[in-house]
Amino acid sequence: MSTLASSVRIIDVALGARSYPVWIGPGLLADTARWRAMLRGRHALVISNTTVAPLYLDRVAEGLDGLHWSPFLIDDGEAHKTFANVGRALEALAQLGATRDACVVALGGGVVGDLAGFSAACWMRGIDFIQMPTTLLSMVDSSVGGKTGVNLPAGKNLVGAFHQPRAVVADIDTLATLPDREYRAGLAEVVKGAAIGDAAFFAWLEQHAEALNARETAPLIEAIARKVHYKAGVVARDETEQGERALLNLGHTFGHALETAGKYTALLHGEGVAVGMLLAAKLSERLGMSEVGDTARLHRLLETLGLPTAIPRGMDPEQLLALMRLDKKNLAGTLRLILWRGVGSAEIVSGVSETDVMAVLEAATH
Ligand SMILES: NC(=O)c1ccc[n+]([C@@H]2O[C@H](COP(=O)([O-])OP(=O)(O)OC[C@H]3O[C@@H](n4cnc5c(N)ncnc54)[C@H](O)[C@@H]3O)[C@@H](O)[C@H]2O)c1
Ligand SMILES: O=C(O)C(=O)C[C@@H](O)[C@H](O)[C@H](O)COP(=O)(O)O
Ligand SMILES: [Zn+2]
Repeated sequence: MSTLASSVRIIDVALGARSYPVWIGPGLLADTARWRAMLRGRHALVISNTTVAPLYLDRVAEGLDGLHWSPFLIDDGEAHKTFANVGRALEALAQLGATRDACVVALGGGVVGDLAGFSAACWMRGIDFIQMPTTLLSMVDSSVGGKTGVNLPAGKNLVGAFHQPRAVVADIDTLATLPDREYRAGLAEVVKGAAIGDAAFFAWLEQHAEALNARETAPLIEAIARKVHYKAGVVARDETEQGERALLNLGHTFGHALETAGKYTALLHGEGVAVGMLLAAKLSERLGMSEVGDTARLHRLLETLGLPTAIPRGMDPEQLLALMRLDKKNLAGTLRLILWRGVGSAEIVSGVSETDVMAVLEAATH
């Protein structure tokens, strides 16, 4: 599934006629011949934000030379992953005169990628898009698998569509400008993949944590490629989350509630996932599904990687539980959570008791 072509790792997301490559390596944005071949028509809308565009839009612009294209920039931050901005992106496509063979290019982190992908899914009922992730989190997670969408004030990702990209261009050179906190948030989604389904990878992360903290290139590429390879396999087996794919949500029912309660500013998505995974581990332990030792290993790894492990001060457990009731995995009005069987194994559990969830939230709140 993964090959080495010069210094670029290529992982295929195997979805039949809609299969696509994830290219991971240095210099990929400037390697315009590679990704330009994925554009079918004459129109392109590059969706980015006010932080990323000044850094990297030039490199993309070179590859679009001769096409009819324009940039569309949103303000920076999770609070801007909104319906209103999708509406504006669709207006920009209209202004461009984009036909059905147009392509949306998502240049940025997961916020840009989710919003751009959803805009592409909506325009004329679905046009091509290419992911150009520029954060670690978007390279290892959000650019792969075709989950697109936006937030509502009521909760995270409540509106969206499955819409796969044509290609993912993960240029690791862009990580040079990524702030430390954002980099660490990306590592949380790497840990998640290992915690759910790859015990050997989890042990590898424990051994290479300091190298990853130092952003050493070879271990970093290895970590990105292993996580993408794992996720690509899950997506190929269960594209629209009928079963196994829900495991990728470990820590997210708690995490999304924490993000929303913090008004999308207290915690980054990856930070919410880090705290959420630990809460899920504690709940699993309480339900007799996992061992104290596994929770301790997870806690230690997250701490070593500089990630938060506690609920931010002042959050209300009742409010968090109310937000968890709106999670998309829930069925028939009962909580359906991803719980942990220990390092390398997770399970979807229906009908989780709110009393147990509340006990874990209260124990972790101060
Ligand atoms: N679709 C999925 O499967 C999926 C998976 C995981 C997360 N998500 C979503 O992704 C979002 C989080 O993504 P994220 O962590 O990338 O956050 P983000 O998109 O907000 O980017 C993080 C910050 O880094 C900045 N930035 C991006 N690239 C940069 C660079 N190269 N140099 C300097 N600054 C840069 C951004 O402007 C932003 O301030 C959330 O909305 C989450 O729900 C989606
Ligand atoms: O790709 C998936 O499937 C995931 O669940 C990946 C998650 O890391 C990601 O945060 C995703 O956006 C969550 O999706 P949601 O369905 O819980 O909104
Ligand atoms: Zn996530």
